[in-house]
Formats: sequence, structure tokens, C-alpha cells
Amino acid sequence: MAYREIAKEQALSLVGHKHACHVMLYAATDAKLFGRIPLKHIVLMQMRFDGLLGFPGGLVNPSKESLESGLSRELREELGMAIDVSPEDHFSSSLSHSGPKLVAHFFTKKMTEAELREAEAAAVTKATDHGLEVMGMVRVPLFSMKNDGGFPSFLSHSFISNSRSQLLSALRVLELVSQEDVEAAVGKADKIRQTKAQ
Ligand SMILES: O=c1[nH]cnc2c1ncn2[C@@H]1O[C@H](COP(=O)(O)OP(=O)(O)O)[C@@H](O)[C@H]1O
Repeated sequence: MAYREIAKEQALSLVGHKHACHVMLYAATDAKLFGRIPLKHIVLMQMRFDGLLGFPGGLVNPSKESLESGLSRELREELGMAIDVSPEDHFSSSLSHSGPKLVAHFFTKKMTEAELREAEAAAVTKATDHGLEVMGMVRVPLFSMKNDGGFPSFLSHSFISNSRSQLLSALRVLELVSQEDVEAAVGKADKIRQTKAQ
């Protein structure tokens, strides 16, 4: 499905569209992979029931609730704890221009590493959706290794809707990964995908 960016207010004035809200939770970390590769940031996505990667969130009805409170409700179901999302956390809104009439609202929320770990734990022990709509939270490997391991390999997997573009633009804009490294990883991921398709 193809999307184009639209202002949030304009999106909310559309008639007959569904509104999906998803969030990228992230935190800074001092952890080092194998004791030597600094991870710098933790970014959360999830493995969905359909085997696709995506962000936590879901459909919200703006005539009954704000985007942010609807998203917080979805997060309680998927992460098993209250995570307040505010209008300042809004990152982008994208309108589908093929397929069903849908606006994908995307938020990014910075947490501390301890808060993010608590959410990961609650997602397994407390969330009603665990093992049903959500198969598990996953951390995105943001480093690139020899043989295209890490970020390029992660990007070669299958993603729901426009969640892969949401991830890439958030990483660039929030400067969690340099523009150069994002482009290199996307190029390698494309090659991995082509090889798999053969
Ligand atoms: O991470 C995401 N980013 C953007 N759109 C998504 C993401 N995950 C699901 N969607 C889309 O949002 C809509 C709602 O899906 P989702 O499964 O999250 O919500 P639901 O549990 O309320 O049905 C669907 O059209 C789906 O394709």
C-alpha cells in the first residue's frame, strides 16, 4: 500500500477514513554487544500474529477518543502497562492512496532504559495480547556487521503496512542512525531480498 505524508489536523478532518496509531518506543543505552560494539540506542518493534514486524498500537476512533488516549489504550493491551503518549510525541501522519481508506499516525517516545526494560517484561507477563495478537517485542539491531548481519538483515524481513518507512524516517530524523548508515543498510537489505527471491 502506498502512503503520502499529511498534516495531522488535515488527516483528522477526513471523512470515512480509519485511523491507526503506532509508536516507536526507544531509549539510550551504554550496553555493548560482545563487550565491544556500543549499541547506543534500544528501539522496540514487535512480531505480530501474522508473522510481520510492526510497531505496538492499533486502530483508534477519533470521534470517541483522542489519538493519544486511543494509542495508550492499545499499548496497555499489547505491553501490559500504562504508557502515556502525548501530542508532542507525534512524528508523522500518512494517508494511504491505494487500498482501504486509512491514515497511519506515528508517534515516537523516548524512555529511560529501565522504563523500556519494564515495558518489555510487562509485555510478556501482563499483556492480554501476548501470544495472541502479539508474539513478542523485538529490539531492532541498529548495527551492521560482516556478511550483512544486524540492521541490513533485519530490514530484509517482512513488515506490516508502512512500518518499515516509519522506522527508517524516525531513525534518520531522531539521529539514532546516521543517514549514511541507513542508506547503506537499505541497499544491502534490497540485495538480500533479491537473493532470497531467486
Ligand atoms: O506498525 C505499524 N505501522 C503502520 N501501520 C500499521 C502498523 N501495524 C499495523 N498497521 C496497520 O494499522 C491498521 C490496524 O492494525 P493493527 O493490527 O495494529 O490494529 P488492530 O489491532 O486495532 O486491528 C491495519 O491497517 C494495519 O495494516
